[in-house]
Amino acid sequence: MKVTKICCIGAGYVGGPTMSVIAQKCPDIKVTVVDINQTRIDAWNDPDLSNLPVYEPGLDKVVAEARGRNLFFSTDVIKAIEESEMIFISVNTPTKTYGEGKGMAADLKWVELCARQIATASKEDKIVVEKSTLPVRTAQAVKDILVNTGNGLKFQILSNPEFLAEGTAIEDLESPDRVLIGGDDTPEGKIAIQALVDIYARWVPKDRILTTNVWSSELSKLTANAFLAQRVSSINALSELCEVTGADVSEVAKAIGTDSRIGSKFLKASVGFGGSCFQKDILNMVYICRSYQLNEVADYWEQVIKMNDHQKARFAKKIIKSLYNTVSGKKITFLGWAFKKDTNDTRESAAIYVADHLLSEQAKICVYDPKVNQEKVYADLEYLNTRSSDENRRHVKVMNDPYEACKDSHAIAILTEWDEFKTYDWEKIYQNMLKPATLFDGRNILSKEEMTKIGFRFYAIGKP
Ligand SMILES: NC(=O)C1=CN([C@@H]2O[C@H](COP(=O)(O)OP(=O)(O)OC[C@H]3O[C@@H](n4cnc5c(N)ncnc54)[C@H](O)[C@@H]3O)[C@@H](O)[C@H]2O)C=CC1
Ligand SMILES: O=C(O)[C@H]1O[C@H](OP(=O)(O)OP(=O)(O)OC[C@H]2O[C@@H](n3ccc(=O)[nH]c3=O)[C@H](O)[C@@H]2O)[C@H](O)[C@@H](O)[C@@H]1O
Repeated sequence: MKVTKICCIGAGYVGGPTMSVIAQKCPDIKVTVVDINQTRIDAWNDPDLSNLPVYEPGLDKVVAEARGRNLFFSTDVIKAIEESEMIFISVNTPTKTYGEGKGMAADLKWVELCARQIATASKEDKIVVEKSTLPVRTAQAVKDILVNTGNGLKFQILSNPEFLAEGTAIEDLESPDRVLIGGDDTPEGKIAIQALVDIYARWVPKDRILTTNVWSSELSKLTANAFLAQRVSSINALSELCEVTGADVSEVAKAIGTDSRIGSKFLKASVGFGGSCFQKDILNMVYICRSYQLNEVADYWEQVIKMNDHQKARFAKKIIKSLYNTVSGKKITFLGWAFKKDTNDTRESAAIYVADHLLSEQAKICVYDPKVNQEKVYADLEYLNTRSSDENRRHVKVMNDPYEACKDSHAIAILTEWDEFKTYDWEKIYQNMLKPATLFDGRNILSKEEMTKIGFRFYAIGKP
């Protein structure tokens, strides 16, 4: 079966870049990305590519090549479903904030809505592809809705989780370690799997396209994120031990990472992992384990999250302790607000939690991030609901110039590892700060030797 028209519901951090790359690689396939958020769609259609709603290195070039040719962004969900043979669901699946499973389970209301929209709008058989990260066995629910509310049509459900990391999305999509496709082991299921394999095979080597049953595919996505996050929590746990023993966490990471069985990636100690997925997916896995009464398994994975919360709190406490046990009224500058470099995404960023902790101690915070705007910073703090919006706005300032942001501050904290921070004139920054001037490097990107030579009091994660 050759697919010529596909659509994707959800034009976010996954739907946008993923479909842009598919459209770029398959000029003969019409790709329509739809979303209910008009502002987001307008931004995807903005002639000025610096206004795309997602910042990803290289994304502008891909969009420039395919948009208007075979890549379209629209809010007409029904029309896109109607005319496509294959429909990707790439909507948000955040942690539930209400009811049963609050704070743990994935909220599937947007996925369910998609399934209902597909059922209503379809006039022919369709292949439905789960691109969103979903709890294992969600495909069953999607199928149930489609079969029971559809017009007697046949739907094949595939699971095709996305493994891209933000900041490197285009690289990851162009050259993935693997593409995973789960489907039914029936003749119709095999045809659907093959149709999707054929799309990826245009640019991904065949041996990197793995096919499995639907449940293995759904569970592998949660597992991959759990393993990655576990490595970060493991090295962060060791960073605290390094600080009290005189060991250096970067040296330890290198020493263990050169063992090919351990590997060198994802061993960077930090102020804590953030992002929209690690925490949400592990919590979801913990919830699933508990629902099967696998309490020991649930506890084991939950510890990854507890360690991460501890690491963020530990960093905030270190700042307070070093500033003579009080930050009340003191200006502390945050360099970086995004959850990692090369993205404008701030979801679950460690910076939000460190700021919240310091604000509760009456600090004044000044933020500079190359890609995050003022309203996003305020929205992130408001979402926590710790204090009024007015109070957040009074005590937090967001600046567009890093040197201005650092001026007259008692301390600087690096929360994101943006490359530009490494090339700043640190001598100049030091001169304009209150003394003693303290620098808290939450990403281990600066040299202690150089910074202390300038005059800074310097603290890094997991360093003696
Ligand atoms: N952000 C990431 O790096 C990765 C995310 N994922 C998963 O991909 C999924 C999507 O994540 P993001 O793209 O980050 O989320 P996002 O929040 O950036 O985008 C989701 C979009 O779906 C739209 N939407 C929701 N319901 C809709 C409906 N019924 N019809 C039309 N549009 C609708 C929203 O308006 C939003 O723009 C999640 O399940 C996530 O876990 C997977 C791999 C990587
Ligand atoms: O499902 C998802 O959403 C995605 O989640 C992660 O991608 P992402 O969250 O975009 O970014 P990562 O590079 O994994 O970083 C996550 C967090 O861990 C932190 N981290 C990462 C690596 C490390 O060594 N140390 C460390 O503190 C980062 O700074 C960041 O805050 C996974 O890497 C992707 O494979 C997956 O598709």
